[in-house]
Amino acid sequence: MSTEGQIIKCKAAVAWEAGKPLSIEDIEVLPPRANEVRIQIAYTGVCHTDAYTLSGKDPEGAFPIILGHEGAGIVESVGEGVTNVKVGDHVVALYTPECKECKFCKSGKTNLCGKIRATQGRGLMPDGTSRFRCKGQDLLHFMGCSTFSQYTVVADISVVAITPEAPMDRTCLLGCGITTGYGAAVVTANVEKGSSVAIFGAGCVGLSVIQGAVKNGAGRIIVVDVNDAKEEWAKKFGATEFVNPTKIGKPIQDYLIEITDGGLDYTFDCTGNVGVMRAALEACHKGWGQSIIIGVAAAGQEISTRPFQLVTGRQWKGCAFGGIKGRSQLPDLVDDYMTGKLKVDEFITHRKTLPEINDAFQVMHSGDCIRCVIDMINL
Ligand SMILES: NC(=O)C1=CN([C@@H]2O[C@H](COP(=O)(O)OP(=O)(O)OC[C@H]3O[C@@H](n4cnc5c(N)ncnc54)[C@H](OP(=O)(O)O)[C@@H]3O)[C@@H](O)[C@H]2O)C=CC1
Ligand SMILES: N[C@@H](CCC(=O)N[C@@H](CSC=O)C(=O)NCC(=O)O)C(=O)O
Ligand SMILES: [Zn+2]
Ligand SMILES: [Zn+2]
Repeated sequence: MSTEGQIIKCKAAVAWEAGKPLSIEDIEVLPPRANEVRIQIAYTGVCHTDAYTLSGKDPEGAFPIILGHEGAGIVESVGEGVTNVKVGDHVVALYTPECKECKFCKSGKTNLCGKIRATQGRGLMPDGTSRFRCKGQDLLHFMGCSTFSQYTVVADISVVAITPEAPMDRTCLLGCGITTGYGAAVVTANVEKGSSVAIFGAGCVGLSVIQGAVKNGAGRIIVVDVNDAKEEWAKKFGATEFVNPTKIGKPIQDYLIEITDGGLDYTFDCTGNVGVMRAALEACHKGWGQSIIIGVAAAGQEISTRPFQLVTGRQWKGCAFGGIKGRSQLPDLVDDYMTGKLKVDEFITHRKTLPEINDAFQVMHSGDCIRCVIDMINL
């Protein structure tokens, strides 16, 4: 029986306030309005950015909210004017939308899209309202996705259809972590063949940077992580060297400059630690080294270095979603996964069901979790 046009009652993990566990609630999901899409979420990953916002450290974090932004599912219904997806399509939600008509989308210089960023940042749909209700109150949306609900509503520019052949319990991870790291190496830095790369932090994002660096033919790929257990992970993805910065007896940037005859061509911060960001910039080669910030730092944190570092030719950059344009480029990444050119399965270390979602947040901090995938349908 079709649920089109009706309010759907389903389960969702609700964050009622910062720093508290998520609560599994019965919620109501309103039908999609014009240029909106309602999706039955099948699987979602849990990203460190979900934990960051839940912790209360996100300046844009507001509550109560339905978190989650790494999800795949099936289109249940569409609002008036939606042409890019249809009922039954298998889709991935996009926290970086792509309208293809704003000045950002048309610039050819960025994957950021300006069309709905203001309302998205306030946890609302583009018309300034919410599609979620629970216990008589509205719940906020998160990053334009809210994938910790069995049903969600997103803007049509925040969703992309992918091949139905692809398993959604894997492709959900292309909604954030894997695409972010891979894109940072392949699109944002566009690492050149033979170049030297250092990656700080070997979680899902850092391992994905390795994967992008390998794809582009980098020479040395040095991974820096405080957790020795990450050496095996880094090597499995193609790192050529591993360094634990707590075991070298000197600042990591000095060590890296020594072992690379003056510094790296490219460095990537995948930790969100502003001290690490500084080290990553200062580990770059004079004259041309580029450092790409991917990690998300807490409210109030600032980066610093001697301006001389930039005067002498190092460049500090950053990217969201790796610089990847979701609607234009994500289907190709899914195809690369399907043809064995992009690793995805290898990132999944844990699986949980929606009622177990707080355990997923626990394991994420355990040091042995790369990604935990949540089954949103089979409870
Ligand atoms: N810009 C964007 O679009 C996106 C940004 N992010 C952000 O990227 C960051 C990484 O995400 P993710 O890979 O999931 O995170 P993880 O926590 O899985 O990975 C981070 C790794 O860095 C290690 N680490 C911590 N401190 C240091 C240090 N001082 N030096 C070297 N390594 C260190 C951690 O070790 P240990 O295990 O011991 O903690 C861990 O292995 C997060 O800040 C996340 O919010 C994520 C997705 C998209
Ligand atoms: N809301 C935070 C910033 C959080 C942030 O940087 N988010 C990234 C994606 S992280 C994904 O896991 C992002 O897309 N940034 C670009 C954007 O437009 O939000 C804050 O206010 O500091
Ligand atoms: Zn994320
Ligand atoms: Zn746009």
